[in-house]
Amino acid sequence: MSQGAMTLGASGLRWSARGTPILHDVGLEIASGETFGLIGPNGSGKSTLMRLLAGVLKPQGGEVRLDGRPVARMTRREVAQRLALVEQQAATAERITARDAVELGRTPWLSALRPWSTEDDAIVAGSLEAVDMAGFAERDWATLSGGERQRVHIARALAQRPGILLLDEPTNHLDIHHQLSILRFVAALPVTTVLALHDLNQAMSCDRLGVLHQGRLVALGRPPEVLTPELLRDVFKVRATFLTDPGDDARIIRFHAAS
Ligand SMILES: Nc1ncnc2c1ncn2[C@@H]1O[C@H](COP(=O)(O)OP(=O)(O)OP(=O)(O)O)[C@@H](O)[C@H]1O
Repeated sequence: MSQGAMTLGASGLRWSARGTPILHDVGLEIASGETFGLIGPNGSGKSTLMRLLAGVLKPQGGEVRLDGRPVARMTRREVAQRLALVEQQAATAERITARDAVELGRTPWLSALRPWSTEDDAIVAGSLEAVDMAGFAERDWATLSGGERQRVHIARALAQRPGILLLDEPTNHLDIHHQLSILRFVAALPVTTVLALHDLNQAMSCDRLGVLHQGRLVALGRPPEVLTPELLRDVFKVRATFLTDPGDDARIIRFHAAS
């Protein structure tokens, strides 16, 4: 079982930690099937927003909606059947294999009336394949490298067959080949995807971008409209020049330290 792509909405989201405001009145409407990039400097609130969108954190103001339904009125199981989150430094119990870790992604779909089946085996195998980890299925989690663990976490989220996939810095730890193949694979999935990214050239290939700065959403739109020299200067504190790849006319940003 799985969900088709779903919409993800948020309005008036507020979050503070020990009296310090971290997110101020964040609102977003992400369309079904969209690949949405969340960018912003260190500490701007990206991971906090991802955790609020996933229902891991409860907002102190505002609400999150999946296909128009408030997450606050859904059970954990209902949310997990619709949305999967891969966190930046996701922890996993040590004494399990890579396959065991991916099998956990099937949990929201299992019940006494719907026990583990060959369909689940096929979904787990396909998810390991998608992240190029099929050859590591029997390996102990503890023996995997940082990039291999990241790919297994992504496979676990894929095995969940969500309508919405939230990936917090999914290319962290990955070599360049796996960065590009995972981004391309995720963009082609028939699901709604939100990616928190640091690489602004990778962010250029998203359908739309949202920019967080000091806990506020300061820009929202298509990548060329958002990633302007002015925004890169004011928010990211860099000077940017724009180049064109002669191979395919794609726009590339080169960054220089602001003087
Ligand atoms: N539980 C907490 N207690 C205190 N401060 C917190 C807590 N959680 C987050 N913060 C602070 O909130 C701000 C936003 O953190 P967050 O992890 O959301 O940023 P980010 O944009 O994901 O950063 P990075 O790019 O460095 O991963 C940071 O200044 C962080 O130190």
